[in-house]
Amino acid sequence: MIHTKGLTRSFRVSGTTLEAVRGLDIDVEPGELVAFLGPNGAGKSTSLRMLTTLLRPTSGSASVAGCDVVADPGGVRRRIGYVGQGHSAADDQRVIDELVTQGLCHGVRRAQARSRADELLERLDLSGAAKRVVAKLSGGQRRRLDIAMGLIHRPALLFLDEPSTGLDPHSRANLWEHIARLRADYGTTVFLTTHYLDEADSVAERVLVIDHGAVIADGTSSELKAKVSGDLIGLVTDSEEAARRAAEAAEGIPTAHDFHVAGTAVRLRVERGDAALPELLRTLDAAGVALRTAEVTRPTLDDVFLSLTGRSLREDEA
Ligand SMILES: Nc1ncnc2c1ncn2[C@@H]1O[C@H](COP(=O)(O)OP(=O)(O)OP(=O)(O)O)[C@@H](O)[C@H]1O
Repeated sequence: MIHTKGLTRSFRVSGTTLEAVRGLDIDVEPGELVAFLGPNGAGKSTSLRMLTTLLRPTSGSASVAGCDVVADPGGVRRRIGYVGQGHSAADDQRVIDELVTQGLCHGVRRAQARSRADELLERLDLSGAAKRVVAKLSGGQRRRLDIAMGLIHRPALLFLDEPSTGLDPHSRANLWEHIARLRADYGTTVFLTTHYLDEADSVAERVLVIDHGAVIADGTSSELKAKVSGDLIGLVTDSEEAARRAAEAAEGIPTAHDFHVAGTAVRLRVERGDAALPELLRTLDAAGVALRTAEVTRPTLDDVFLSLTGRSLREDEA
């Protein structure tokens, strides 16, 4: 559905060349839900704008929904839906009119545009808002209307650029439920960008991590997390002396590594936290080290990003 080879885009900024996207090689198969995850400025929007024919690549090639983005941009546009970061509906128009007009712009006949609009409004829980003026919708309703506008011509592939940014947690969860239902109903391939770690983790079947214009990891969330070297065990003791002794004693645990002592706390990594913790507790007990708390944490996508780049994605999270 999406195949790129060496896709690159540079910009001239104050006399120098900025490589916003550097040699992107990606393959997305029909029906996949793929999240493009990366910090601000990583190159997500620039990539999306090339894939949706809004921006011409500097070099490389991209085939989207079977059409080349440079040789046949019209073909790409007919086959995809694109929901950008801004809103697509005009404030002073009625919801149903905006949807039907969008359908007409895509060459859908009026009667069909009307029936598809009714169906999408129902699927997106907007039927009650059909005759309301767009400006009167809530943030979540407005975002769902954007998605309806992106689907009115029944594209095989839907691009969503930061679809949930600016929504409260309840509206975000609700939006994802709707997107999941639309996929189940229409089999649409979805390619989205996000910088919300939890969202990429829970929603996407596959995550492409992008940094400085290049994909640095590609896989399911579990696959990516499995590459981080193990679970984190955090111990809190009564004193700095006890923390040092705890770290020394823990060195005897097979697979334990990356020891870090800070004040009364100790952190270490092990291959499997659930298996190592009982043995660690017995070892510390035998060494006479009293613990206040012990906690096992599974790796997160942020740990994945941290292990790949040495930086935390959370620093950039909105
Ligand atoms: N039209 C442009 N002219 C000059 N530089 C640009 C232009 N568009 C993007 N850039 C630069 O290219 C880099 C990548 O930007 P891009 O918007 O693709 O990142 P992003 O990952 O989508 O970030 P965000 O999450 O903030 O939207 C940034 O350094 C940005 O400043």
